[in-house]
Amino acid sequence: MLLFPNAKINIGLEITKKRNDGYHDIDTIFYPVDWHDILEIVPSESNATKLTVTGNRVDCPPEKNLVTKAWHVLNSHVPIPTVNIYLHKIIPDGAGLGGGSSDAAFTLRGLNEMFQLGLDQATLAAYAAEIGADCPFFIYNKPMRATGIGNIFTPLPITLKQYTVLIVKPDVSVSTKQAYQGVTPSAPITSLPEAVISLPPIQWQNTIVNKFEESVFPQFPEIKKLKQEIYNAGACYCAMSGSGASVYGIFHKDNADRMSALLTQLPKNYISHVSVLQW
Ligand SMILES: C[C@@](CO)(OP(=O)(O)O)[C@H](O)COP(=O)(O)OP(=O)(O)OC[C@H]1O[C@@H](n2ccc(N)nc2=O)[C@H](O)[C@@H]1O
Ligand SMILES: Nc1ncnc2c1ncn2[C@@H]1O[C@H](COP(=O)(O)OP(=O)(O)O)[C@@H](O)[C@H]1O
Repeated sequence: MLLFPNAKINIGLEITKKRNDGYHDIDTIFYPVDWHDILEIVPSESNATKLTVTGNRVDCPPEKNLVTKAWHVLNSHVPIPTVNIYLHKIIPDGAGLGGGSSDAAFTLRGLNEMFQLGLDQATLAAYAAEIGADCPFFIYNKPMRATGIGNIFTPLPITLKQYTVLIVKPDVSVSTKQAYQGVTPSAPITSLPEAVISLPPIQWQNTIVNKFEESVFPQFPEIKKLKQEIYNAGACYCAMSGSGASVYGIFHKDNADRMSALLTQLPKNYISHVSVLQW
């Protein structure tokens, strides 16, 4: 079985409260984008599940990979046969794009289908929550407002199909845990879903904020500079995704030439992707 786990971007990210369990309550909009890893799951004759990773380097061994964790989490609820899994990493990690979480969620989805377990989305999302806060989103994988620790969802009727979204990952990685530690939670100034639904992206700049930028930009000035460069190239709206380090720009399609010019000027060790959106 071949699967293509996709990345997400966060449109706005408020951090409203530090909880007693060490996690934070957030308010954000998850938006799926078409930057994909490649995941293959095949039946195994062996008595152990094995993961082989190729492509971009992942800074943890296969047994700690979230894909392996997904197999174990599912197997702890519903015993399943062992499998061989091949993961080709394309989505950069430490990027705020949720690549690892998506790989894990697609593993749950793939195993559910492969072994005809008949688990519904709510059950898969509950298992995904045992893997990581971002993980349940990728079970649903459509534009959603997320609250709680990022696991309480309301579908959002928005589309960016008429725009082009550029995502750039500079040559730095941000630890999600450390990024949360650097933030002082505060009440949101505006209602995020209302603003996103009622205003066009050109009017989001001073209204829809990613709270992590406050703490991450002073530590990584190159991310702040990149955001300014994307605005200078004509983006309607630009922000860091999640806890960083990637930055995305939403461009009118008629500004595609300026966006392409920016791509040729970026440092060679920056990774970029131009998305064709499904939503
Ligand atoms: C910041 C966000 C925004 O979408 O995404 P990324 O930038 O990582 O993609 C998410 O909240 C990241 O979710 P995820 O990366 O799955 O987090 P986890 O692995 O569960 O947690 C990593 C660490 O982040 C902190 N954490 C995570 C989520 C949350 N709501 N509050 C937290 O304080 C905790 O310290 C935790 O130990
Ligand atoms: N399949 C995977 N892909 C990427 N990273 C993984 C994976 N499994 C475990 N990880 C670990 O999770 C960390 C965060 O990965 P990821 O979710 O892709 O980034 P982010 O939290 O920035 O969205 C990585 O630094 C890596 O150590």
